[in-house]
Amino acid sequence: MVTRFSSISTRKLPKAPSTLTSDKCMVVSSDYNDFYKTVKRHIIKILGPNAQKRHRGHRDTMIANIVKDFHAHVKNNGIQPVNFRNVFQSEHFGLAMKETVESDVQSVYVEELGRLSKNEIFGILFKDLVEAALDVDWREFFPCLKWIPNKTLERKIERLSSRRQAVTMALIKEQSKRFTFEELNYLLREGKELTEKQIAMLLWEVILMASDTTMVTSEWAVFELAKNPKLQITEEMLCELPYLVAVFHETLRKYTPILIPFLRFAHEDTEIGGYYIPAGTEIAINFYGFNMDENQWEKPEEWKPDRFLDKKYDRNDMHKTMAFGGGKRACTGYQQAMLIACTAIGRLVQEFEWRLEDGKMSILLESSIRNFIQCTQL
Ligand code: HEM
Repeated sequence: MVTRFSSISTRKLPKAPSTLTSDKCMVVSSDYNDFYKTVKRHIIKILGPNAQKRHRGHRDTMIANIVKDFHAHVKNNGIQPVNFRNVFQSEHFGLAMKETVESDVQSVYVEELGRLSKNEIFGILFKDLVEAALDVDWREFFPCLKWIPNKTLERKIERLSSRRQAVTMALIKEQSKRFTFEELNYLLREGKELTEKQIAMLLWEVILMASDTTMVTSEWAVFELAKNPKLQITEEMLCELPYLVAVFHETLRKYTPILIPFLRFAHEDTEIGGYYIPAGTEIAINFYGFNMDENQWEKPEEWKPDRFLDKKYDRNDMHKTMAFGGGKRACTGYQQAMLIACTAIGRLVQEFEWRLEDGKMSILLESSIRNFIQCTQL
């Protein structure tokens, strides 16, 4: 993924980009040159099917810990609403660390910053950067004024970026001394064509993507299930994997965890959906708009997993949400996200009954959902 912070991007920004929202934008390619092929090969090594097999134990531990925490919550607080994020966040971040630097690191010494706790590492590698990515840069509303510097924002991003780099490098340094970790050693050995900074960026990207997306999806799925108890999966349905998978895809359709539109770059003059796109244009893909479009989906505002089970849809329609992007640069963590979210949702509805607090049936802001989901032990 190319983000504001990505130093591995080779994308050239056009002088005057215009922004277009279209479901057909995927035909305009994202950059996929030799450099990206190399990077993708390494990412697949870290996240692909073989790596997923190796990390099975880590995922099982994570789900077991999450379920244990919910049981403790019910025991100690009865039907008081549960804060999903408190339970999920640290576990997801721990898994991301295990996948990239082998262990759920509790602290690290960084020359520039001193010894940092796990919480501080999380802040620097994830929280601060996500918040900054959502900062509004006024120049984005006036592309023709993009040449005017926005020093405050640029300085902030540079500072966050160098903290991120220092922490990732320190983690690599500390962990590579101690372990014969397959993924990290593989990268240091085989990734000779990459600089140290690029390896750090690659590992950070995995940490960033693994820390939040799947958690947000599971959280929204349980929210919808709590809102519609009739749709809650019963034990008999657990073996009906298609339903669980449909819950996953329907949640992604309605609540994509990726809030920043992805960019594509037109290398040649082209035409998409009746629009002329000159070479050099950068195009933002707005999945949310597409997934809430009545021409694409029947009653798009309704959360209806059944829409993916209906005979009129075929299996591939699930990918119509474009939640994981598409093409050569599509999400490499797709398999992991699906394994974790489906297992977590399955276990959570098998062991608990979920309800929303009385009178709190409609929500607008994501930040409020975790304050009124109640669970009771089955
Ligand atoms: C529900 C969960 C997730 C969603 C919705 C999601 C979505 C996406 C999207 C939309 C992209 C950009 C694709 C494009 O540009 O066409 C992407 C890229 C990526 N994702 Fe995910 N993702 C999820 C989970 C994960 C997880 C758990 C990981 C890692 C463990 C991960 C790792 C990556 C990586 C490394 C890329 C960059 C791929 C590249 O540039 O070639 N993702 N993801």
